[in-house]
Amino acid sequence: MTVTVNPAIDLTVYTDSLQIGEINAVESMRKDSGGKGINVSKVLKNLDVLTVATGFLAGEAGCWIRDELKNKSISHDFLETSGETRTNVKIIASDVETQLNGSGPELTETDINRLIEKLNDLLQDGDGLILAGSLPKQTDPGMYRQIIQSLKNQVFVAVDTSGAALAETIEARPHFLKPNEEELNQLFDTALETETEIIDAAYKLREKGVEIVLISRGEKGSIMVSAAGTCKAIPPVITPVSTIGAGDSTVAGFVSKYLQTKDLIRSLRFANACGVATTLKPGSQVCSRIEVENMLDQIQLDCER
Ligand SMILES: Nc1ncnc2c1ncn2[C@@H]1O[C@H](COP(=O)(O)OP(=O)(O)OP(=O)(O)O)[C@@H](O)[C@H]1O
Ligand SMILES: O=P(O)(O)OC[C@@]1(O)O[C@H](CO)[C@@H](O)[C@@H]1O
Repeated sequence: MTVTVNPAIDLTVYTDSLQIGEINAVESMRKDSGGKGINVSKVLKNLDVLTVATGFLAGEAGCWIRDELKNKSISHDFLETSGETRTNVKIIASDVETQLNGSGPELTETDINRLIEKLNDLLQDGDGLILAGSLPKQTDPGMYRQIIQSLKNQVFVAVDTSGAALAETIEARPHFLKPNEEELNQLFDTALETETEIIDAAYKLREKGVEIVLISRGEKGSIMVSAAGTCKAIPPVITPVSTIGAGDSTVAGFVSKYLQTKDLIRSLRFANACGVATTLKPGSQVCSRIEVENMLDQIQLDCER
């Protein structure tokens, strides 16, 4: 199951150049249902992995997302909440991405309890749960921690979030975390510059009880620290069309492959193939199974125990 507590309509605008304070011509524009968990669900659907997307939707934007998920045949079971689901504007000007992300409608303690009840109704022993994305402003940063600690069944928990929510989540010892470099820097309140510093930080998270730490690093690929030691995945040099959803594709790829095979290194390769394949798609569109399969051989691995 994927959980997106703060989904978004992603409005991606392509322009030749972006001059702040001027009128800029739009080349093309696209509108997608977004939010990290929803993107993960889209990838899982493309990979033929059964999943249900849940979380909260509100207002007209929420209805639009629900319709879009229905049209794309993505199984979903969202809770309705008050306010309006956010719209996030992504501007791609001469290959440089600028994002304007909304904060989303506030969630109350009652909302959190409704979600916990739904998760406990739907999740079975051995299932995977992916909690992905930021929490709306003014929502308890301990929400993911609270959800994980309230799970009744034996579920593999993966989390991709940032800021205070990430810091609090670690206390609940999720099985899998995928911070990017910026999120890791924020978490450790420092600029981790060398690979050694990044790897040391990942080991600190392992010491706190996170089984698998996968740090995504954009064009530099990713580093995984787990029971298999330290493993680097290096992607091919490509020209991305849009990197939106690359991290979500990485999460979807890792969790689906790991739950099928329990093979950490194979899952890392597959995760990176998903991430790279998504960077070659416009807007918030995500990789297809065939695109991922074609990418697998191009991911180099460098592992040491
Ligand atoms: N420019 C790129 N070239 C090659 N591979 C890339 C590039 N950008 C992303 N990737 C692949 O996608 C993975 C995830 O990307 P990234 O680290 O940018 O995730 P993220 O910051 O979580 O993204 P988002 O939040 O937009 O989903 C990388 O580990 C890498 O495998
Ligand atoms: O504010 P968050 O939840 O961190 O990020 C939201 C978001 O940028 O993430 C997805 C790409 O990963 C987009 O679909 C969405 O707009």
